[in-house]
Amino acid sequence: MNSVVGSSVFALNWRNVSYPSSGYSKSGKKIVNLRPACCSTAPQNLKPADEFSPSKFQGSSLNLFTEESAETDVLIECKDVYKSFGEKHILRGVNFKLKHGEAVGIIGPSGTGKSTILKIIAGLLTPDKGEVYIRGRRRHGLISDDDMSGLRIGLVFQSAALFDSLTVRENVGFLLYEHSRMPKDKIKELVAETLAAVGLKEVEDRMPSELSGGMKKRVALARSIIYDTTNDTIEPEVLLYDEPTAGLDPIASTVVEDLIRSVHCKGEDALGKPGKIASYVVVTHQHSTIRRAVDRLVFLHDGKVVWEGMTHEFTSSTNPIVQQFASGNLDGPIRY
Ligand SMILES: Nc1ncnc2c1ncn2[C@@H]1O[C@H](COP(=O)(O)OP(=O)(O)OP(=O)(O)O)[C@@H](O)[C@H]1O
Repeated sequence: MNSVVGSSVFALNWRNVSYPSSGYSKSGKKIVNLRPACCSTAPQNLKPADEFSPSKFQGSSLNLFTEESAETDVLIECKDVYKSFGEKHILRGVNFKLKHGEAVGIIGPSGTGKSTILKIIAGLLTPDKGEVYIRGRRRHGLISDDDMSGLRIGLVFQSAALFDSLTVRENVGFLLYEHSRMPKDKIKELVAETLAAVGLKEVEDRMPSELSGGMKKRVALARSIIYDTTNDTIEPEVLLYDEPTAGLDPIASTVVEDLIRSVHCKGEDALGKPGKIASYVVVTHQHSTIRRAVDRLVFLHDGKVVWEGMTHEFTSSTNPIVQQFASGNLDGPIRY
């Protein structure tokens, strides 16, 4: 996956993407976040799965997100989305929905546009054609402060994208220092608490260069889940993870996969508190991440969604594209 984001672009967009300036509509009306009773607390300390099997959280997902689910459960919808870069036609009519409470993986061959669709959802890229709806409201152009619909969307970059010249504390608390009225000592406390929630202690004064790759990813996760606790309108809602386990060893991957689960509303963080992320999308290549961190999969190939299913259906799918991808076979419809 390409990580096209530099620090300055990241800072600008991350502010807008992760921390909408309000939870209010243009007219100033307060938008009440949907809180269906699906966010039950799930058991922690998942054991590594040996095969693609439904996660312990999945039962509730299956029951809740059937076709009969109310349309009000839909947080994000991509409708016939097209995107080209010059002569390269990457997305050619992508359709899918993300519902409240869902943990969805976007998978597919390299270069098929997984990162691109994530950036379009986050508002960092505009589609050439087609629409993206956020809670039923069409997103026009790039995301901006007055284009918010009460849904906070955070993007966790593949590279972690920490500011090299800032300490871990300054990185994690960046937006609160810059854009909230919280007192500095309160932010310091909250940063320590949020780092502890992702299993990091006493690293606040370190520079990013002093951290391992896995620790950087955890710091990036902490930065995306921290929020102004004095303002109850900007709770985190949806997190988009771009290859969160790329480049990590298998054990470090497991740690990050479990963290992704733990900050979800169906999980518990390292401090035993329920997570705050209503739904999330993970773009990944890694089988361990597919089976451990998500419940449902969306398979992109040749610019379109060619298969959708629950994680446990992945290896038994009769779709030849999915079969080839799952087995890593050189023979099949996917050509390199
Ligand atoms: N800003 C851009 N300008 C030009 N081409 C781009 C840009 N962003 C992405 N691309 C191209 O679009 C294609 C899809 O890229 P994208 O990163 O979305 O794929 P991906 O499915 O995430 O790939 P991978 O699995 O290898 O990470 C690639 O060929 C890439 O080079």
